Amino acid sequence: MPACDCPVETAAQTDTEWFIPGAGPTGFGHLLLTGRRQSSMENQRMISLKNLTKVYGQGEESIKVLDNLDIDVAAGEILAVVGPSGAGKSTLAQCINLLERPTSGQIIVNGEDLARLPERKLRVARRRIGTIFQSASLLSRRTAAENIALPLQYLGVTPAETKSRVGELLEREGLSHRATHYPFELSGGQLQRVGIARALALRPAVLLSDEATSGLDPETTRSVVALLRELRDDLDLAVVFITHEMDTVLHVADSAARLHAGRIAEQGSLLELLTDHDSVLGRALQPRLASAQPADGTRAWQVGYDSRSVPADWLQRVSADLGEPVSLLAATIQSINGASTGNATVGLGAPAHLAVAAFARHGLHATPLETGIADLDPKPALHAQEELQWA
Ligand SMILES: Nc1ncnc2c1ncn2[C@@H]1O[C@H](COP(=O)(O)OP(=O)(O)OP(=O)(O)O)[C@@H](O)[C@H]1O
Repeated sequence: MPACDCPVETAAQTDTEWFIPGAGPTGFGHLLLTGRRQSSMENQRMISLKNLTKVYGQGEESIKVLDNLDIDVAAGEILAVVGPSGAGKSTLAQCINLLERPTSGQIIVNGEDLARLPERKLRVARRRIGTIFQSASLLSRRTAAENIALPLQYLGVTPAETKSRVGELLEREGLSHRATHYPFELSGGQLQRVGIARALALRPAVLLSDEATSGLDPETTRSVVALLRELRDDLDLAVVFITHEMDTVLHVADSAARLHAGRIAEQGSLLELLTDHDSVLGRALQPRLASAQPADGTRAWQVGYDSRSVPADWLQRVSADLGEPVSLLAATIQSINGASTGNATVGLGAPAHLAVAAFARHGLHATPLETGIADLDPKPALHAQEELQWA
């Protein structure tokens, strides 16, 4: 691979591997999105939302917040839901666990249509759904262990069984040494881990995470993300991960959906989104690169590549085609199920129309990064973030 001589880990067949020179804001420099993605997508549908609509208020005052959503999440899959503020992300989470009743549509969790269940059965079904929030929402006068025990105590589980389950969860989350500490004595990451342990106390099949990593520092975000992925694999959880942090989506999710004004604007696996040049979400998911400056007399281009259609030595080929050097200014590469995809910033001096033609001959999608020639591409990649207007 010509982009960089830094080491790239070898991934298993089904692994997703990211190599990112120049770590992003959350500090992930090199990341391995581990496998089972192919197989998990084939897994049992754990959450199935059909024509989900939620309207708040009535008459002229009414506001349609979710508009006919269809979403599926398999067991062992983490679906990230992203979108601007007010898009309806939290309402979606509240509808999935029936804290909010949908106006119409179905919420099928583990084969049961929650919206149709009588109250008593709904209470039982809700136990299969754990929820974690931005602030872990722990009770301040209870210790970590007592907070985790709460759902078990509400259910009337015996003290011996509660103690055993809480001990198991504390150990799994590496919190045994903090069992008797109160929330004010815990770090942000530890608080979030206690929140996750409490959400798992009743052995749910589904985990809803509403901005659970927002506000955490990069190191803590990384550990919470690693924990969620571990839980997904060990417990075969279906996870809906609501966030506005694109960096985190890249590291935690198997698939992503973009919500806009209550509708799904696009959704797909990370591979599909990252290799779709027309995908707003795919472009926003590309790691932000700290690019070197192009040399005098040359201009910078952003190039998207995909090994299924682009030769590995594309850089040399484009250079030979143009009869001039093409310098590499920044690059990422990710290998997903044996296919390498990524993007690079390169510098070259050829006129724009010749460069576009040369890139296209080698199967590359290229966009000039300078102003004044944007007419070559109606959607320059640099604008993806603004286009999404993340909160
Ligand atoms: N209980 C409610 N009654 C009336 N309107 C509501 C209610 N809850 C939310 N809304 C409205 O629904 C819309 C979507 O809100 P929601 O909190 O789901 O968005 P969000 O995408 O999670 O936003 P953010 O990222 O800012 O948290 C907003 O316009 C909000 O004002």
